[in-house]
Amino acid sequence: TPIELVARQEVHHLFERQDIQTAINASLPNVTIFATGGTIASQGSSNTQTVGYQVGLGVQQLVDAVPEILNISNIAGYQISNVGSGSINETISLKLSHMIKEELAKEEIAGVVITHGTDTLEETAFFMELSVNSSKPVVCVGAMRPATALSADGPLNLLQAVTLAASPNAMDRGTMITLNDRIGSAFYTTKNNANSLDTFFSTEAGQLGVFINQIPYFYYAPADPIGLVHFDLTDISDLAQVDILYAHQDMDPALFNASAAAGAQGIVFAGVGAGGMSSKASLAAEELFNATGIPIVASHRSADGFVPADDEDFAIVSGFYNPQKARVLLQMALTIGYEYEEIKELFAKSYPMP
Ligand SMILES: NC(=O)C[C@H](N)C(=O)O
Repeated sequence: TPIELVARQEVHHLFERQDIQTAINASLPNVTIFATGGTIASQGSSNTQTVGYQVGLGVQQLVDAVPEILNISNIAGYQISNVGSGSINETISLKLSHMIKEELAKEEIAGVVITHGTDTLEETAFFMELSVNSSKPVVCVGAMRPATALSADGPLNLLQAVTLAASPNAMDRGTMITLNDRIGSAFYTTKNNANSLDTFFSTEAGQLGVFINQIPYFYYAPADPIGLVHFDLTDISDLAQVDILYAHQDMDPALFNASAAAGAQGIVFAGVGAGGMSSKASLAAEELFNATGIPIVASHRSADGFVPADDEDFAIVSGFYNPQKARVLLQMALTIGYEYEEIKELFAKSYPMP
């Protein structure tokens, strides 16, 4: 699938490295920004417009809005796409993962920042968490107000993201999400509110630290989340198709077969409560699993929670993974060739039995 670009795309250097400033300061660390679009790169027609704005600012303009960034780090940028994050697809995620791996392998690079729409930022962040595997920081950042708005949050968020990516304290913490002064682990952070500035929410385990006066303070020494695995996607150019089905009262059981018929190799359902469905939908899912072996993962539609193991059930339980993160994990596992039992173990790793 070709990468979708919006009409107002102004950057012609897609995948081409751009030096953002002319003078390089040898005493500063080097950070590379991978810009993908989102509200942080958007403009409205007035300074009070905070819905219905257009994506279009390039990576150079994002940095130009916060020249203070250049006191912290030398910056280079890649314009990977310039889209709302609902349009981020596997071509973009894979390209990002490959390019970030290459970038972090360079000795002179301290860390990288991904600017991204907040709607699906957690999916890209989790994708990087599973596939980059570097001790250097990968920091995902977005904004809830467009660049043209009064009190736009993008510039300070970007300054903090670059600060974090350049910070030695941020080493060995995997991929992080920073927004509105908070630093969260990509493993645990999720978008919590469609509109509010303070939208990123981490479970108790996932809040890593906070910015005070633009300095990142961490609560813990670096540690891997339980269940974290890494996939080597170096030679991968396509990912397995995994669909998410949303459970609700009177859920149509035909959705499971329809999904499989449309090519899904795995299905995650955002279950009611802790991974539930109506009995008719559950029966359809089980019949599909028995007929095809397509792994079906039970997650939850509530913003947070845990789906506990049930050995009697055909469905693989998601444990702490929300549906969108369970989907990324299942996509990678299927792409690498994991079988049903291995997939089950993979999900179970995140909730080791006491
Ligand atoms: N706040 C945002 O970035 C939302 C935007 N619709 C996006 O690209 O995800």
